[in-house]
Amino acid sequence: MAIRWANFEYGVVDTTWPTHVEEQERLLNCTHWYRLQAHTNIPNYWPYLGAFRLRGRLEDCELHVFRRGQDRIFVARAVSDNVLWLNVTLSSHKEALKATRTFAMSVEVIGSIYIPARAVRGLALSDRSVDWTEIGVDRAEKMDGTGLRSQVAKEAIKVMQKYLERHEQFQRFDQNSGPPRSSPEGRRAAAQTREGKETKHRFYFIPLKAVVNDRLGARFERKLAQLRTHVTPSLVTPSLVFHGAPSQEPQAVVMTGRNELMARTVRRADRAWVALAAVTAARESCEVSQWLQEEAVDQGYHVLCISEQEPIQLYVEGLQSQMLQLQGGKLVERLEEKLHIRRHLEFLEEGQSTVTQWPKQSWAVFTSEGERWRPEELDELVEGYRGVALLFEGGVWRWPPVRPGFRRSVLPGVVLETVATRPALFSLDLAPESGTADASASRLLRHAAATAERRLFRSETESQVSEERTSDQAWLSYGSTPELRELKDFTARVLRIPATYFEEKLQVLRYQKGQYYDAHRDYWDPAEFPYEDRFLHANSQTWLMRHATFFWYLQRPEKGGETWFPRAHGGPIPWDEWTACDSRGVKMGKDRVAILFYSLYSSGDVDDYSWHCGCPVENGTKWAANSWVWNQPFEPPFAQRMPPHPAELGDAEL
Ligand SMILES: O=C(O)CCC(=O)C(=O)O
Ligand SMILES: [Fe+2]
Repeated sequence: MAIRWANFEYGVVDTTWPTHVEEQERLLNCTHWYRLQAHTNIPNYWPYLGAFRLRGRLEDCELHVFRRGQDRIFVARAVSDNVLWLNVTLSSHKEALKATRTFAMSVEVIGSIYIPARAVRGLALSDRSVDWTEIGVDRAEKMDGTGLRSQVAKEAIKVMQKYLERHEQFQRFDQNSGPPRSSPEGRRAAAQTREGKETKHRFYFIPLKAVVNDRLGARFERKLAQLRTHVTPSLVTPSLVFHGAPSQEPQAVVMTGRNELMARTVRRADRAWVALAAVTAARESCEVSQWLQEEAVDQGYHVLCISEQEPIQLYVEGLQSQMLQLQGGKLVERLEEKLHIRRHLEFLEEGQSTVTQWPKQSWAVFTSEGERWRPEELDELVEGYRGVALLFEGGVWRWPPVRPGFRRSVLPGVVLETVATRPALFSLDLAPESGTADASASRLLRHAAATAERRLFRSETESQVSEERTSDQAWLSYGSTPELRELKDFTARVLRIPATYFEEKLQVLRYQKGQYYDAHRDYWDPAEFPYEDRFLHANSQTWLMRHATFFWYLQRPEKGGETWFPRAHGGPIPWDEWTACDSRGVKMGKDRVAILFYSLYSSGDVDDYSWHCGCPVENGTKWAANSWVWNQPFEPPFAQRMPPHPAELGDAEL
């Protein structure tokens, strides 16, 4: 959907509600009369601008801004058929988003961005080298409509480049004076500063996607990519924001849509600053299809669509057929009620009727970009989010397998391809044409094999040499070399699980002719090991288990040595045929450099379909390595137990 920027004027008339009755009536009788109400009772307000596209036509209504007490009510006239500029002065980002939502009930907001205008002004004032008024209105007016758009574009690009080059400066500025502490951003920023972590910016700017020529286009693509590493990527869309100029009027405003570039004139600058935002065609609703499951192959996995159209949609178990609308009340409570999220996992002891119960860490919601939200933060964060979110009852990210053959690009040049949905089994595809991912993976893997070779010893299972597993192995601490650190970081990024969840060592395996590893699972089945301590995290006192295995093939043998998943696609356990490596299920390790499979479902329960075996090597030597990832971090912050349910509290008191 391309946005049409029609001619428009921009301006905010800072007036009061008209006193003439006729005037009021005229406004109220406008065929489309939209109202945005915002509260600005926090003195340290945080001004935002928003851009909206309207669904209907706004006719005959003037642009008005008026005030009543502490509230500011904005009535805006569409400046074209379908574009409306709205200048909103609000107390916080959250307020701005809330207001947008209210507004969105009557108009279709196809995208909006919020620029902390105070920061923009600060930048402009503190950074003289950026000439904010580089494009003067005279030139712009002359150029506009006279076929000289590319000239304007070039000018705009110059300004943008300078602006983006000073992105770092912008960040520093933001960190010093940042959002008000009273705002969610402010609190978060303050907390992060306390932890000594980099501030994550919730606001963002969108660089010009140059369309003048390919060279400049590519340059802006790079800037865009850079920008995405600084802010939550979903917030950056390849459109444009521009152009701010303090206390200068009139000014030129240059905008691009996806493939067009235009110059416009701003007639009246608002107050001391102006920052304008352009919107691109935005998602009209969520793109859920790549997150849904075709069959109920996972447990404790749910998909949320948070869109402008209330209410939030919940796809229970990630199934299209189980879509519910969440209406009213606190989202946390609505989710817990609809999903009956368990606070314990239960297992039957082998050969007994005794059930063991394990307290579970809290569930969590993740944005489709992998940002983790705890239930306590949910209601607040949802306000500022549009798009798909995933709820994992076990509190850890798990790539939904969708269907066999499904390919998902998880990092540039890195694709996870679904091999089976039961168990969730993927192969890693590094695009050779991307060069870097492929080359660096081979370099890292060669390093791992060479380092391991000097430290090999006979593999053990449960700390004992056994005939179940006849390979040699070495444990390599990820911290011991830069390459291993890099390998761990890469794996963490692919899995979207923090590096603190990784077993601290990489296990490198060498299988020579005849060596194998019987079919097994990478988790410890509580039914087999019914002693408690090892399944409880020492700090969080909740269920601790291996969550995923990322298995690297460092060197393939000439024959044999595949990894066999006998139960893939739902088959039975191959009792007493632990190394059969026959046509049941699937065999991996023949081509790709790595595989990923999950030992736990999204609920935290163990997945008994994840049985696998290192097939006997028939010829040559096989080198491989396990990156094991747990369901909880080994370093703080540790996972949390959910706040007790009122019913549980009741029981405890009895
Ligand atoms: O060698 C293989 O292919 C599988 C090894 C394995 O499953 C393990 O080390 O846990
Ligand atoms: Fe294994």
